[in-house]
Order: sequence, then C-alpha cells, then structure tokens
Amino acid sequence: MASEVARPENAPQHCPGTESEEAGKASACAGCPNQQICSTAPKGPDPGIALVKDRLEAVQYKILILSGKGGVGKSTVTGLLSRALAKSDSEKNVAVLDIDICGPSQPRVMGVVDEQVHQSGSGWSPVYVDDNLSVMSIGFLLGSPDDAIIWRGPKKNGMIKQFLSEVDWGKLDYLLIDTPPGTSDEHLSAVTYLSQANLTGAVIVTTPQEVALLDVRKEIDFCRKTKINILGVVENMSEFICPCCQKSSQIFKANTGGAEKMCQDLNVPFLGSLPLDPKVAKSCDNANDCFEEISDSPVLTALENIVKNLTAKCNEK
Ligand SMILES: Nc1ncnc2c1ncn2[C@@H]1O[C@H](COP(=O)(O)OP(=O)(O)OP(=O)(O)O)[C@@H](O)[C@H]1O
Repeated sequence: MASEVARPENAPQHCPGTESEEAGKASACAGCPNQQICSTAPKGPDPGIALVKDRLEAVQYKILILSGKGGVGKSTVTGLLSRALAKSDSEKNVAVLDIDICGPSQPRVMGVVDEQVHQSGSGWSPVYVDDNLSVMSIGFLLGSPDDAIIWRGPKKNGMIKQFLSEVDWGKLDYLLIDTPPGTSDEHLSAVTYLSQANLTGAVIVTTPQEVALLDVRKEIDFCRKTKINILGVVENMSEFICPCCQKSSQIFKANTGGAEKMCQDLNVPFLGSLPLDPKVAKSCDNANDCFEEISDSPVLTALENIVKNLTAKCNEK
C-alpha cells in the first residue's frame, strides 16, 4: 500500500502524486483543483512511520484484532487471548494496545480500570496486569470513564501515532492491537503507521449469524486491499453449553454455515470458536480477572485450541 502513488480521484491524467516533490508544480498540475493544496502540503511519508518501526522493533508478533460489527466480543476475545498467551509461557511477554479511541474497553476487560499510565524519559509506561502482561488504552487517560471522546479523524490519527510510537513496552513477544469495529479512521491510521513495522497480521472476530458474517466479508476485503495478512477468524458465542445439563444450544444460529464455512468459501484460515459463557460477561463487567473466575468454563478449553492455531500461524511468518 505504501508504495502506491497517492492520487486524488479528480486528478489529471499525468498527476505526479500528492506525495511527489513535483506535486502542484508539474505541467500536468496546471488547472487541477488540488494544485494549491498539493504545492503547499508537506511531502514524503509521515515521519511517524519510521518512529513506529523503531519503537516496535523489539516486538516479535504484532497482531491487529478486527471485527466487522460491534458487540461481537472483539475486546473480550483480545483480553482472553492475551491472558492465554501470557499464561501459556511465563517467559513470553504479551501486551494489549487499545486503539478504540471512542469506546476503550480494555481497562475493564483486563480488570485494571482504576490504573493510570505514567510518562518517563523513555515514553509512556503501560499498565501491568501481570509480570508478563501489560496494557495501554486511552481509557487510562480519561478523567472519568463516562467522559466522551468526540474527535475527528486527524486527532484520532495523532493519538494512534503516539500510542504506536511512544509506549515503552520493552521486549515483547506478542502485541495485540484492539481496534474499533468496521474499517474506519483508526484502522487506516494503524495500517499506515504499521506499514514498515512488519505487522504479523490480523485476527477477525465474529459471531455466527449472517448479519455479522456479512460485515466480516468487508473486513476480509479491507485486509486484502491493504495487504494485511489474515491470520484467521475466531467465531465467538458459537454455542451456549448449559452448566446444569451440558446441553448445547445455538443462541445466535448459524443459518449460513457460520464462520467456518465462510472461511472455507473465502480461503481464509479458521482459528476456532468460543462458546458463550455468562460468567465471562459477568467477570468482564465487574472488571475482574476473568481467568480466575472461569477456571471451569468451556471457554478456556476452546481458547487453548485457538491459541495453538494462532501461534502456529504467527510462526509461519
Ligand atoms: N464468549 C462470551 N461469552 C459471554 N459473554 C461474552 C463473550 N464474548 C463477549 N461477551 C460479552 O459481550 C459483550 C460485548 O463484548 P465486547 O465488548 O468484547 O465486544 P466488542 O466486539 O469489542 O464490542 P465493540 O467493538 O462494540 O466495543 C460484553 O458484555 C462481553 O462481556
């Protein structure tokens, strides 16, 4: 994506590209409605891209967590995956970066709502959930969790640049980047700033219903257009296993075959499914360490399989 020449839609035939030194000055620019903007705008790639590359040099796997729709459990799955990865090997360092600027959930999901981040000479220090698990979110910077963030694209872009380039993670094995639903400003900013930082790929979270899968298809298309490697799809809330009789029910029925069938059709890896467990929702709502509270949940068994598939995909890179 970074190598493509950026040209506005209404550009003349021989437009040199908005980032070219010739932008606004070439003979083809005469009469172009963008001429003045092009000749005065700063040229070349955003210097933030190099800063992000340097900062994330010591992070082995950088993974974007995406979802087409809101509420499918992307933040919960990010939190569960990070805890599972951290618990699977105490030598591995794992971190979560929450770039859902307008709806940051990670402080609650990770059970660290009242914490604050500190700034030092080497950047922002993330909040530590465990010795080998840290998290950074705009939620830590708000005066109150009820404060609304009403920002336009450029301000969100600046915040994401800061998050990606100024957090002092130390040496990390996994950085999971929790994004807002859809394909919005935050995604474009993240993809741009990570364009030279060797992004490992994306995990897409969905629920089984067609209404959610429709939006996942768009997410897959976004990844393909922006050349992001798709590590795989996780289907969340696939079934509900009754804790009394162990009977399985499909609360969100997969009328079109669910995520696994969609993955086969679109030739995308399927990482596995997670059941719906009310204990998970309760624990996250109460901002508790959900791993402690769901030690007997089928979610943990299912999570093991997903972590195994995800780490295998990362190792392929
Ligand atoms: N497997 C699960 N079992 C039970 N509850 C779940 C499960 N996954 C997520 N939830 C619950 O579903 C709700 C939505 O989850 P979450 O906030 O993670 O979704 P999201 O996709 O990140 O939403 P958004 O992107 O809109 O912020 C939360 O209350 C969460 O606790």
